[in-house]
Amino acid sequence: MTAIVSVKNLRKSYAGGFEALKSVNLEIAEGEILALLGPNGAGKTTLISTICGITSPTSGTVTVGGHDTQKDYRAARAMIGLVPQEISLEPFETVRASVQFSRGLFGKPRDDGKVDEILAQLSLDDKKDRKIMTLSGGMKRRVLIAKALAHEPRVLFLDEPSAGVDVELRKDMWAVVAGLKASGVTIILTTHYIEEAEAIADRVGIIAKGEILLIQDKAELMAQMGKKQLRIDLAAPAAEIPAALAKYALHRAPDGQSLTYTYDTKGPRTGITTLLNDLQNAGLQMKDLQTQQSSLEDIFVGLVKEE
Ligand SMILES: Nc1ncnc2c1ncn2[C@@H]1O[C@H](COP(=O)(O)OP(=O)(O)OP(=O)(O)O)[C@@H](O)[C@H]1O
Repeated sequence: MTAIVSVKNLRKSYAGGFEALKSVNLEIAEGEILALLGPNGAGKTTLISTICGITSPTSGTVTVGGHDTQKDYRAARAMIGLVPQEISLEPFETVRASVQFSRGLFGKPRDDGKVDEILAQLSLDDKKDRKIMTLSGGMKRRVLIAKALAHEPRVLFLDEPSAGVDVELRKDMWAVVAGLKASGVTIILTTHYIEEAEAIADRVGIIAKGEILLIQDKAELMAQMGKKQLRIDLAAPAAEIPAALAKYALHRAPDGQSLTYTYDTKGPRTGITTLLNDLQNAGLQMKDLQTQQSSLEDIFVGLVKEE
């Protein structure tokens, strides 16, 4: 993997001592869409602002395109586009002037053709002469993205791109993100919508209390979602799992009242029939059976609760 962003042992303690990031390590591959999923206060915004060099880390390093964000801030920052969570736009400005202004902030020469290209990419071509105050919420979000792309960054950070927007607008945003990826931009987005991560990410990272608990290919996570669990309630508690059942890798509830078997729904056979036979042969009596499907949501909730 060629990493365009590399985060090493990143820690951030705020004044007062609160540890918002606890030794985060992260490599982001060029061209991927990484979704950082986490509950409120997990540290997502802190992580993004620290990677972008807006918040200084307590320790650790971040490089973007090989440039250290502390030692070589300008070069690193020039490679980054940041779309903030809050909409902050100049209401009386036209869309085009606003995007041109953002480009100028990075010392890029004026290039009307380039700005028009960016506006077209975000389907804002017919709005470029409109004053920002006349735009809908969805269009304003597109302007924010256009401004973040104005200096042609290679990495785009989107902080909660669809917080508080309706389902339709959210889907619209997903299409925009897919289009940006197709144009070669690496995208890191934070979200607390699991469905958003499912819909657009190549990789999913789960963050809670300042730590990355899991970071995995979405397809692999989906494969895990193909697993189901069979819970077997026993007539009498089992003190231990009989040796004859070891091959099923059962999970025994702490009170011994139930055993859980995890199986792959996509596999050629589930193994349930032989398990139930072996269970009987081992002298365990069943009282009830239940199955449940694990989802990304279960994985997420389970991990975050464990924390
Ligand atoms: N400037 C600050 N000073 C002190 N504590 C802060 C500061 N900024 C954030 N925090 C704390 O750090 C923790 C992480 O905040 P952060 O905004 O990074 O979380 P988040 O995952 O982005 O949450 P949300 O989804 O609500 O935006 C929170 O507990 C927050 O209260």
